[in-house]
Amino acid sequence: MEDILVELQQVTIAYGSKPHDTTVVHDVGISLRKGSIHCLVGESGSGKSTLAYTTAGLLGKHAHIEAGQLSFPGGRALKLGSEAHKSWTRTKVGLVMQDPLESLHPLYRVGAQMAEAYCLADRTEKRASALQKAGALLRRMGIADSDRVLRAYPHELSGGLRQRIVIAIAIAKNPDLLICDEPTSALDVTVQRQILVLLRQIANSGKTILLITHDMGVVAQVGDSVSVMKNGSIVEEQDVYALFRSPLHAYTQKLLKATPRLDVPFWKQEDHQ
Ligand SMILES: Nc1ncnc2c1ncn2[C@@H]1O[C@H](COP(=O)(O)OP(=O)(O)OP(=O)(O)O)[C@@H](O)[C@H]1O
Repeated sequence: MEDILVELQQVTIAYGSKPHDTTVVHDVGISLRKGSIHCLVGESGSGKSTLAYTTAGLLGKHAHIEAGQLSFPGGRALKLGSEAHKSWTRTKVGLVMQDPLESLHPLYRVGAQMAEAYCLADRTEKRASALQKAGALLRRMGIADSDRVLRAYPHELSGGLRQRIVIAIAIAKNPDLLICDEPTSALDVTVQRQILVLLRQIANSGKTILLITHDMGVVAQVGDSVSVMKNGSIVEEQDVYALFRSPLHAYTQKLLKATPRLDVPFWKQEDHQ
């Protein structure tokens, strides 16, 4: 229990209003370990984003939380959707979405947006020192020409660099939990790898990552543990190695069958699994 950051328990979420509402997340529980990457996989519409955004304290206005709590080691628990939960997310949770252009303001330089993140996290922070911290963070992330990047507008940067900036902004407030919703789906394969390496470094530095993806290849590359979601329920939760070695649920087996392999020609892959 000591290495658990937080547990999501009995989460049930619906869209619409009663009696015509539709439950899209049913009694879901997930344990998130400190310093690890927990992947949430499943087909489109299975409820991954709804669960992730609820955890991040951002729920669409047509959604309502029917039940659920966040439980911390030592017995503290926060009811999902409560003010205490929202206040926890403001300081302890960072969010990275699929399209970095949606997260970045097009009219402000990267430096200003990063500095703002530091100043929001610490109201006593001065802008000049926030900018210095932003530059130092970019260099730690392997971005050597940090001065140029800080002066740039988002549209002047590549997609991969923009996503790294979004991740930098998310971790500027030093959150315990980073929730990443398909952070590599909009990027080409070589850039995807850079982002996954960065996420691994962030987890190794002690942060917990909840990574939403529909790509079992991403799970294999960076995941430590994984929950498989289908029709709003978790059908299987395992360590990544165990899941790939012996998937228990028929749906997980199907997901793995759909993952391309290099050792078998694709037209024969069904026969070889
Ligand atoms: N604002 C909304 N109003 C009504 N239903 C919604 C709304 N947003 C999502 N849904 C429904 O909730 C279900 C879960 O959607 P959600 O986006 O959480 O799934 P997902 O697994 O993240 O899918 P994807 O991978 O395509 O993003 C789907 O049936 C979807 O149609």
